[in-house]
Amino acid sequence: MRTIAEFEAAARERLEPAHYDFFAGGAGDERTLRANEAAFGRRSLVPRVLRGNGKRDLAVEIAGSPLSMPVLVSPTAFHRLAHPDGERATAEAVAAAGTVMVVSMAATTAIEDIAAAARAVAADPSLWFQLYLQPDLEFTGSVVRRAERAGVRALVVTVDSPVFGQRERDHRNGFHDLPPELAVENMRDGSGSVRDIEMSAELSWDHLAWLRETTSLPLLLKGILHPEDARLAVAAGVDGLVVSNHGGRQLDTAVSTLDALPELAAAVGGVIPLVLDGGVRRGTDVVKALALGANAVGIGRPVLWGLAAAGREGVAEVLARLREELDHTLALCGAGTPGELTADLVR
Ligand SMILES: Cc1cc2nc3c(=O)[nH]c(=O)nc-3n(C[C@H](O)[C@H](O)[C@H](O)COP(=O)(O)O)c2cc1C
Ligand SMILES: O=C(O)C(=O)c1ccccc1
Repeated sequence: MRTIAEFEAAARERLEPAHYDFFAGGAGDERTLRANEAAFGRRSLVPRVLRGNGKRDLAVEIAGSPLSMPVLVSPTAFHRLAHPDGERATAEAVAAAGTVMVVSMAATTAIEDIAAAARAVAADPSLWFQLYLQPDLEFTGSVVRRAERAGVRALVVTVDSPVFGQRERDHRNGFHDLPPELAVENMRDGSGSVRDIEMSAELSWDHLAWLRETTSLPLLLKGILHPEDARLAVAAGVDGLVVSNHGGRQLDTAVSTLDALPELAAAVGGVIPLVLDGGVRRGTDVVKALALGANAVGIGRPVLWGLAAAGREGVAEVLARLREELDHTLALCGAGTPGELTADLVR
């Protein structure tokens, strides 16, 4: 299997249909889900020639973490629904590839076990932890302490989910919860019982100020689409943004991330890094996002397809193919590093 589309087809054959739909689906009419990929399709590259870039270097640094390429793994829930090895397999593949895995708060493996798996394959792996701020701030604080102790390098606070998106495939399939043998292991409280992840529309910048006080880890906000929110995030002392519409799973008809990107890049003016996710499936997509102002991209579903199709090896293969495609695209565009990609290369 070479392309992400081929991995998706293989995953679809292996997965329970309701689980495939949970991974693949989006909110409402899935307009935003489609718009993310379509936005890359609407843009063309205008390559430069004779630039003398024989050796390319894909490495970047984001919020203090080194990445071997400007592609990280966005947080996705329930990896053990995709493959019995779950998040451990993902962590091994991502650590071996030298990039960042953002562990979902809804992971089906404890953060300590994910960290141990990553450390078994790389000396100094970078794991970030994604957080839904819980209305019970004391409990939120205990989850943050636990992630810190496990050695995570940054926190990614998802802010696009004041309520859970309406995913009609899940309603139709009656898929609402994990099977009883799986649990969201990072939501265990002191007594060992597992709490539900609560979405809260009460959250405000005050809660973020509380979090900023309670941890010295770099903080990124995930789910920013409005340039004014990007400015407020900078003012709040945030260390990076993930330009995201949650892969089209929250607000349907929300703007595609690539369309939102140029205004966000202008709003932050390079003061903090931008990671874009949503619809990245090819090396050419990565190049377009970087040229239009992202410092890196995130991939969500492609990792789940690799995992479901072939476990750790499948995730490794998805990352290797994207790396190869990205390197090849840089060469064809006349660029030697991600930093050389500028907006004039995109129409
Ligand atoms: C099955 C699935 C589960 C997800 N779970 C989470 C999550 O737990 N936390 C979160 O912040 N985002 C979650 N996301 C959103 C991803 O982090 C990311 O924004 C999105 O998948 C990117 O789009 P892509 O799948 O087109 O690459 C999830 C996405 C999918 C597809
Ligand atoms: O499915 C999702 O997109 C997601 O973010 C999530 C969050 C909590 C539990 C399960 C899924």
